[in-house]
Amino acid sequence: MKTRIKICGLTREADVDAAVAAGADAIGFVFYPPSPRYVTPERAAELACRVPPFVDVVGLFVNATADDVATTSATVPLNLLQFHGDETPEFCRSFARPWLRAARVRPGLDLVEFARSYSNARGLLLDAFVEGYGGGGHVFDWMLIPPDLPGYLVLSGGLHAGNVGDAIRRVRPVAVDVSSGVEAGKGIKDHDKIAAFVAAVRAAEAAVGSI
Ligand SMILES: O=C(O)c1ccccc1NCC(=O)[C@H](O)[C@H](O)COP(=O)(O)O
Repeated sequence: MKTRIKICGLTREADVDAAVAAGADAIGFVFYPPSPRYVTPERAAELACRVPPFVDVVGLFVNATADDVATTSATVPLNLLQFHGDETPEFCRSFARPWLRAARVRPGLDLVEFARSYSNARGLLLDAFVEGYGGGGHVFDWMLIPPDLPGYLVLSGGLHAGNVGDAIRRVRPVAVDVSSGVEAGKGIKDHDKIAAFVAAVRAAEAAVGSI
C-alpha cells in the first residue's frame, strides 16, 4: 500500500514547488511563532496558492487560542489541522475540520489510551518528545509504539532518506512526516534531500509490498 508523505515546515515558494514536484501528499505550515519555520497565515495563504488539488495543506498549531486557529483556518485553505501541543480532544474537535493529533512519544505515555481519547482524529502523528514541541530532528524509540494502536499512524521524528525505509519496514505507518531531514537549514528545504526522501519511501513500500 502507498505510504503517504508529508513535508512540513515550508516557508518558501521554491520549496513548496519542490515538495509537490517530488510527489508529497501533504505539505505543512507551522503557525507556532517560536519556531524558526513559522509563517504568518497571510504568508501561508500565498504559498498555499501553489499547491495543486489532491495535495493536502496542513496547518500546525501548538497551544494556540481557538480564535487564532479559527482566524488562520479562515485565511489559509487548510485541509487538515495538526495539533502538536497539549490541546484537549474537545478543543481539537471544535473547528469542524479534519485534524491530526500529535503525540510526543516518551516512555510511560500510554499511546493506546492517548489514541482512544483522541478517537475523532484523522490520524495520530507520533513524534519525538523534544524541547520546542517538534521539528527537532530526533528519532524516538519505535519499539515504544504498541502493535494494537487504534487509528491511522503517521510516523514522524528525525526521519530522513537514510532511515525512512527501515521505519516503513518496521512500523508500517500509513504516512511519514519529515522536516529537519530534508533541510539545508531550519525552514530552508534541500530539494535533493526531498527527492531522496521520496525515493527512499517508494523503494521501501515496493519492498514491503512484495513481501
Ligand atoms: O517544525 C517545527 O518547527 C515545529 C515546531 C513546533 C511544533 C511542531 C513542529 N513541527 C511539527 C512537525 O510535524 C514536524 O514535521 C515533526 O515534528 C518532525 O520534525 P523533524 O523531526 O524535524 O522531521
